Amino acid sequence: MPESALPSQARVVIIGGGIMGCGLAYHLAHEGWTDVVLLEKAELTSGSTWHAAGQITHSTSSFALGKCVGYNIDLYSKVLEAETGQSVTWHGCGSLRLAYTDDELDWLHQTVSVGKGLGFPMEIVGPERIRELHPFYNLDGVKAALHTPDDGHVDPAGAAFALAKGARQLGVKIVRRCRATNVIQQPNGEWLVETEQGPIACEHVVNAGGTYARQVALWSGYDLPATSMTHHYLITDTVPEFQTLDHELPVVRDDRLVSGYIRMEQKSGLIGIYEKANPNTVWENHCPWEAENELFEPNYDRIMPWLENAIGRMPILAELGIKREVHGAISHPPDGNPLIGPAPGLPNYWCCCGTQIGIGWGPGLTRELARWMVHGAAEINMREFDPRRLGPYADQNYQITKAKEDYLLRHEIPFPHFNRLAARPVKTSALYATLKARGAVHEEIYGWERPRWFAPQGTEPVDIYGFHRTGLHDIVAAECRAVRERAGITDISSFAKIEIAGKDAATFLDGMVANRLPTRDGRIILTHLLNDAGRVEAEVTIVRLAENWFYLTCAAFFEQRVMDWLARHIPDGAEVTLHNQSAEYGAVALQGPRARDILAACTEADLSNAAFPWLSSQDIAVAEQPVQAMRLSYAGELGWELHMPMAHLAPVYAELWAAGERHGLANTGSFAMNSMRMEKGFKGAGELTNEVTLPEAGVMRFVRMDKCFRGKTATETALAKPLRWVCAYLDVADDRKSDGNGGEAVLAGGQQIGTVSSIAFGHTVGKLLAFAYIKPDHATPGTTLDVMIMGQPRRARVLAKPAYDPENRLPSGEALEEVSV
Ligand SMILES: NCCCC(=O)O
Repeated sequence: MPESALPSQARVVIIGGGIMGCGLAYHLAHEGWTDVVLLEKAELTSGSTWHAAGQITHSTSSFALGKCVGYNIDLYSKVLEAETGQSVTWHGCGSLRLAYTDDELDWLHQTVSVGKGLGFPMEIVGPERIRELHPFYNLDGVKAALHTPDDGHVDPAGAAFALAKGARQLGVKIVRRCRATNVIQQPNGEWLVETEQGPIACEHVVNAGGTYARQVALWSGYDLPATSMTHHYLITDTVPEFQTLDHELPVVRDDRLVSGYIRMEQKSGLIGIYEKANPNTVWENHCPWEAENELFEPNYDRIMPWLENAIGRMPILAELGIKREVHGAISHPPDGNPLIGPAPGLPNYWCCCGTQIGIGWGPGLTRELARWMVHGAAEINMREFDPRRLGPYADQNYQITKAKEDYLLRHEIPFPHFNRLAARPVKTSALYATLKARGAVHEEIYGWERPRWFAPQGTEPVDIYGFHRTGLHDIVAAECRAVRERAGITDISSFAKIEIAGKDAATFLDGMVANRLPTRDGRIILTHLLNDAGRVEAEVTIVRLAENWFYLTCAAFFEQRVMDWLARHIPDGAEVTLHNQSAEYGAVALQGPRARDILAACTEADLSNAAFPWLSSQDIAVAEQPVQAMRLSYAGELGWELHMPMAHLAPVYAELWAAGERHGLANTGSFAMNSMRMEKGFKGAGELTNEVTLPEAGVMRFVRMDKCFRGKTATETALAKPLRWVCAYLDVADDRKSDGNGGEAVLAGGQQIGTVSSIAFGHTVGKLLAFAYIKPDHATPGTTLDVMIMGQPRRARVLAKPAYDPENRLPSGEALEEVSV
């Protein structure tokens, strides 16, 4: 068959021949799948890849993205050209990210804390050193810079061609000038990709359509959340001062004044700008199929203030003409992170798109996607990238508004817990207005508005940002104190809530979870769904309502993921129905030593330990409304989660609030909840990820190895071998200034031995507490280690037991089994 001929069948069809499609083809082939066809409607790279500026930097405070970036720099600078013979034109010029303010400097320190854990060469340098590295940059007002000497840039087309060539060499078929016209799921589960050259059937279809990805996804009924934004960079005429330079200057990222980057392009200057006002979307409804190597007229009005600043910073560019104007379309998802992983609700339909920094991020992301497709699990935590983090609430209006917001934030400081406010609210519980009126500051989780903290009287309910402790510290402390000493009520309506029923429901569900299902009605378990690699798909709580009737709850983020995972594994012919009740049901958590007194004032039910034990659930009436009361507490207190149809939530809350007033009931948010679960040693979404097995996570007490369950073989294998890492619980020295942010390096004797997965101040115990995945040799309780916080090593000690209530005895004296929910 000629190279250009389209086969009728392939294991994988990739739609789109940019850096993402080519990267995936290359990595699938390297992982052993070579029956792969890549379709490109025009020429490879002719969408967005060809006009990329092509830079890549180690400067990221995302640990997961950092892993990809580190891989990419090695690939571009050392591997790809040697392997394929195709030049990628690597320029290893390094980068400088400038800081003008204390907050910007803090950001750089945080980046170093993460980068150290990834082994990245990076240091913070002062103006003198910056001047040595870049004598042409006006440093007025610059405090320092992050110098990342191994950064660089590539020829974007060369990089994509090299990946394509590497893929071809291993047997992948690349068909150019062949436009996909439809993607249809067949009754047998296969996909049929219709093209200009005829149909091709495949087991897996991948949408690597770049700016076309949304319209490609719409063929299959998926409103893929991404919008094309246009971005400018300009190339000047030759710079006389560069003519005699014998080396290339580092790329400068000046977030404050330029909102972009300035570098050398051969002997010219290159200035890229992410304007901080009036960002421009394009092709909102339709990206023209005939568009090919398309650029737009530059709009100098839009970028002028930052362009003027750029010239002010690099006066040697001031008198030069512009020889090339690049104003092209780039795909932005609502939160700025790429869409890498399964499409929601569409088995074997994968997203490999939404990548605004395709050259910098792409190959590493596509390697992970290839691993996910071939082996059932990626090697890195894909939470930030999983397309199922965004649900159907992310309609086109939302997408556009959020993409603009993301564009505007591209060169803003990524403060910890930064709250993106555009296009909200989209999903609210019945308590939203009431809690807002009582000072709630909400955050968005899977579209839901969830209270994160409550502003006390006299405090403005507006987020307070900083890498160091802010006024929030004392506010959250007061919420924790309320729960530990009296009672707190928290709106947890964002939880995913799924009913599983049918005559085969128990058999099915028991085979899907690592713990044993409850054998009695009204009992609750905490358990984990595992993939075949034995890695964690999700942590869930399951209530047995009746013999073949279950109620599953989990963190909002997992809603679609769990629905898809369960749906996909229901055996043919089995009688199992899944009903996603997440939107129909609301819930509050009432917890603290007074929780029983408060709830008792609102119900006739017997709430005594004997009648209503820990990890049990009952249908009770509260405020005359039917409520499913589950005796659980993520704070490790006496407490109940009360689940009910959303319409009942407001009256139930009102009655609990009225009854709670004399007990000192407080509204509490997710920040307090996180602090309390950390001091109780309960693991959460940061610990239980697709990166780890249950033995590594240290949650084997929730596993029954004497039963069959999905992922058991891999769990046995994990148990039989030395563990790669284990989840350690750390007491980190408190400097009373900064509490970390996650992703920080953990060191032993100066050597990196792990990474922080969660870190928070435990207000009851007065300790800074962390979970970290570290090498097992260092995890013995009592071992001292260092955690890098704000660029400085901080002494830490491995703890054996929870910092709060280590013997699991509530203040009331009741025994509490260890649990996390
Ligand atoms: N236009 C993407 C450039 C990204 C960067 O190098 O900062």
